[in-house]
Amino acid sequence: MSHSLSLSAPILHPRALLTPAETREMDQAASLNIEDLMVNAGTMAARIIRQNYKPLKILVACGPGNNGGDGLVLASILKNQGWPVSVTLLKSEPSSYLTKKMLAKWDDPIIPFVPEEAKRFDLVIDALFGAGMNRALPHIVEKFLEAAKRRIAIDLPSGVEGETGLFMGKVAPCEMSICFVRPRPAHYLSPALKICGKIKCADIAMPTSALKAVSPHIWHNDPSLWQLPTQHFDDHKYKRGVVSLVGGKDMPGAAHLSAAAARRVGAGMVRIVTSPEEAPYYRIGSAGLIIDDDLDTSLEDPRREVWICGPGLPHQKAGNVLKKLLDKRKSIIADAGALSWAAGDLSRLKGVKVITPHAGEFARLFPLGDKTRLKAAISAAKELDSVIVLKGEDTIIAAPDGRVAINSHASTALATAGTGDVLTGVIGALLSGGMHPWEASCAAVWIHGQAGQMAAKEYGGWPLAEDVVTFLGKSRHVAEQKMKKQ
Ligand SMILES: NC(=O)C1=CN([C@@H]2O[C@H](COP(=O)(O)OP(=O)(O)OC[C@H]3O[C@@H](n4cnc5c(N)ncnc54)[C@H](OP(=O)(O)O)[C@@H]3O)[C@@H](O)[C@H]2O)[C@H](O)CC1
Ligand SMILES: [K+]
Repeated sequence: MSHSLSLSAPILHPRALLTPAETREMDQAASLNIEDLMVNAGTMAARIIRQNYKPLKILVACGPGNNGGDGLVLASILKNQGWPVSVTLLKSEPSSYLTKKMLAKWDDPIIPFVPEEAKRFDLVIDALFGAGMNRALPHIVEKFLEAAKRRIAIDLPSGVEGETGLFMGKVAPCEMSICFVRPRPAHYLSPALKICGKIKCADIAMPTSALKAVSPHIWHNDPSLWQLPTQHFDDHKYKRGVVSLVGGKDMPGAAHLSAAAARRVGAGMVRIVTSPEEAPYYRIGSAGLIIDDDLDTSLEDPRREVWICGPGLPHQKAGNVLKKLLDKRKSIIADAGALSWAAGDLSRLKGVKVITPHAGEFARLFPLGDKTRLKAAISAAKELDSVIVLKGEDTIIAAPDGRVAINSHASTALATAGTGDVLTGVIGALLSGGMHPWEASCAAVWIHGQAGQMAAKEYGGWPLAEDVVTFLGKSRHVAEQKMKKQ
């Protein structure tokens, strides 16, 4: 088992995401350089705007804190370069001393902070609130930003809570969010991910000592987070990994999809266990798939460590199977029927390695209460002591040790029945290849997303779950190429 990422990584991983609290810790550690950092932030934001836009009439809306200071620096730079730039202030007297200092350098008239003014400009830069936003968005800010024709955010669109991606008021969509050092979880979490626009993250020369002061626990899912097993000259089917599934009577398609996915993504052997009555029907499947007709005998084989339990199984049957698998201490991925069986009694899942609920299944297992999806997934992983793959447009992969990856590498084309079974099969294959459950789950979600994108391209945006399966090998290859480039 390999861990390529640890909570105590000595430097900030390129895919780490920083919460507002972690940003504050980092800023405190860099307090001697904070003015330079603000100048760098404003300079980099101005550079990104120049790279992406032709001169246009810009209004920079500055808040009372350092987010506003970044805005004032970028306004001065663009103005010095001949761009038609104006500044408006939410509060005439900023609360941050640095922002006051940057304001003192701005000698053009200040535009009144009213929606009518926002309307007059081609583009409004939202430098109102960033990491320091701590309560609901004032009504006047909502009205002002809503009135703008186009918007760019510095750090985050004002009103977006940086850790959870929730809205603290009516938030207007931006076409770009320019952030510094590392993005925030909110940039990739629903609902914020839909309104952040293009995410541009700038290096602001944060001192190494400050980078070392934070220990992030959230990452943007990407091949730099995990290490896929490579092919070796002495590989054989058992070394590559064996995946076993239990297939039921009414929905054999689900087990077939999981099995096909596990085979296509590289498992050495995949076997579906069913009953003597059903086995003949299952055998009319792919030639390379092995069908067994007795669970108890199959469980005795020590080479069959990884088991998928749930796809296509009614909940009572899934429960009976799960009990046996847990008894034999198998490495289990529980999905679908197995999750329904445990609804209301989480102890039934104790001992599984990975669960893959969608939002509805998750809510039946772990009542959300006032927790956000992110926090709920983190605490669920700790409570169950298993990896939680909370599926959605922003799939969250949480480990019991507190590590979390957020996946945005997916496609709306995956929103069809059967793609969940495909994902479960991919996790099974990677787990059987020797990966750590969290890394296997992160890699599987990414490879599944990549295959979804490739299948969508091939089939005009409307692929079937079966089409996603056919792209899994190529998609794994894309991940391997990306891993090599790191
Ligand atoms: N490391 C980095 O990435 C750097 C980022 N920089 C920029 O700094 C901001 C964070 O600056 P900070 O001053 O901590 O916070 P904000 O500018 O977001 O806002 C704080 C002020 O806003 C008031 N506030 C907060 N919420 C509201 C609200 N809903 N309504 C009204 N006022 C609000 C808050 O007031 P208090 O009453 O709570 O004190 C503050 O006055 C980061 O986002 C980056 O843009 C640095 O420039 C460089 C390093
Ligand atoms: K902002």
